[in-house]
Amino acid sequence: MNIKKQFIDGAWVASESGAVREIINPFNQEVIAKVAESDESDTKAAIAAARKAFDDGDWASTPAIERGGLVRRIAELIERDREELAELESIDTGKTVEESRWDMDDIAGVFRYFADMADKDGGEIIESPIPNSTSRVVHEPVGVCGQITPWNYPLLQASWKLAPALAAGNTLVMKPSEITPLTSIKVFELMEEAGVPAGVVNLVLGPGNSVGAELSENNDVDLISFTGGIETGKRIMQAASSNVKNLALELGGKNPNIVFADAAFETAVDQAMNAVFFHAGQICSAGTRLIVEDSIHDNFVEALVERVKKIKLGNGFDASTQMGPLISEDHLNKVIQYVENGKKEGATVAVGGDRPEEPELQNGFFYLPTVLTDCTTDMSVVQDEGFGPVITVEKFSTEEEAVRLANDSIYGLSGGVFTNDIAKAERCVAKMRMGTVWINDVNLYFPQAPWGGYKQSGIGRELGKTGLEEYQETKHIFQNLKPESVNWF
Ligand SMILES: NC(=O)c1ccc[n+]([C@@H]2O[C@H](COP(=O)([O-])OP(=O)(O)OC[C@H]3O[C@@H](n4cnc5c(N)ncnc54)[C@H](O)[C@@H]3O)[C@@H](O)[C@H]2O)c1
Ligand SMILES: C[N+](C)(C)CC=O
Repeated sequence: MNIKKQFIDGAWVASESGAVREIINPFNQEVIAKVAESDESDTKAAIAAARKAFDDGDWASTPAIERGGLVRRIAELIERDREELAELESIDTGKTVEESRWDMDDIAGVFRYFADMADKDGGEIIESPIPNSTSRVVHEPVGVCGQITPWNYPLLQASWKLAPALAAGNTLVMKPSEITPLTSIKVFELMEEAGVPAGVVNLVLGPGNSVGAELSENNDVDLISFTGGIETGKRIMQAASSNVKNLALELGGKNPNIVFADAAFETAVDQAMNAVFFHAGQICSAGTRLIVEDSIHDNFVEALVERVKKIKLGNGFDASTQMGPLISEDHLNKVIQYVENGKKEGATVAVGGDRPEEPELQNGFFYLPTVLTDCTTDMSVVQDEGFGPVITVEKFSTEEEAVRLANDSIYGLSGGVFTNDIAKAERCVAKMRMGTVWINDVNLYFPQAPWGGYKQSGIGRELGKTGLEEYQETKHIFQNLKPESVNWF
């Protein structure tokens, strides 16, 4: 098996230590790849390459239309290799290939969106209050960007960082999750093929506590953009204070989904499932907190449980599979413990709550799709991000109570409201403290709309025009058109 390498200063290189990591298929625990394991010294080399490319290279001053053209070329190459990328993502994460194909289409769309945006910003003229002067604002690249991504949507989360950083003229060092690096490696091959200049994009492959920590602390990095868990986000925020880096954090969520009695019943049941069970619930915006009006609660739970029982678990490469495994044994154990805690606190397992019994699933990190009822806001299963295929169900009796429950969280990433009363939906949305709220839908995101969290779900917004602005500094340029001495001193 070839060992996949890091990409530093335009070359594929082994790690300085020679260390190698095995990458595991979560469906059957087979070794699917071996990759170089970077450490701090590799990371420093990658940062130095990005620094040199930014300070001494031409990338930042390349006309924006050319940078956009190159980002568009990357989109075309992703579209060309869509199937290979989708299969790599599925074998690495366990998600169904069909889900990975959607991801690849989204990802190409993200590169196209930022390619189109690259040359649309001509700055801004300010009406100067000073006579005989001009005042204008221009946007410039931030500099060297450190980018750290999680394992659940490896290439999608990478694309939200790579495309705007390049379009805005930055150089970068990316560190994907050490357990799911395969599609990131492939996309760096595509960026090389597209002709991105040496040193502009660099890839290091290794664990968070060495490689990620170096990226977050190193004083030659100007911006750190992180997607991952809240505790890691806090550590990165502290490390980034070393040189007051620009900081973008996309953290976790514990996302409420309010269902009113007047909602379209079957649609709301169907969407409650879509909210959670894609990628076995390993989605930051999964609607894992169902909040149902008490008059329909029992019927709703009954209908939900009947459908959840039918979800087909299996290999993401089988067309009949609806839900794959969790990412790792470690994560499976966390989900098991999370449900056990809920049971101890008084939650009732309406369906699931265990590992599946089928012999063909025993080598994978599978957990049954699970519905927990009799839940209340004070329970850890309602407050903590379980990041598994588990829905908790709470009841409410008034609109005010529904919103109060939904907001009772340290998180504020996303939420949903199901009702046929649009005025009621809008009243709820206005009070829900979340970065994205869906009315009669779940889990939708697209390149044109900003994405990010209120409260402890993060800082900043990816995607949309804010996604580009995160990678830009703002400069005010004032010009005196009639310079003359002031003679104050
Ligand atoms: N808000 C969003 O858009 C979004 C999207 C996807 C995932 N997430 C969140 O990501 C989490 C799941 O991903 P995960 O388990 O990979 O998260 P994680 O925080 O464990 O790891 C994320 C990345 O951070 C690195 N890392 C770990 N310790 C580090 C350190 N001390 N310094 C620097 N980097 C370090 C990891 O190696 C990995 O690359 C969930 O909480 C999920 O909600 C959020
Ligand atoms: C942001 N999203 C929904 C694509 C992935 C979250 O884990």
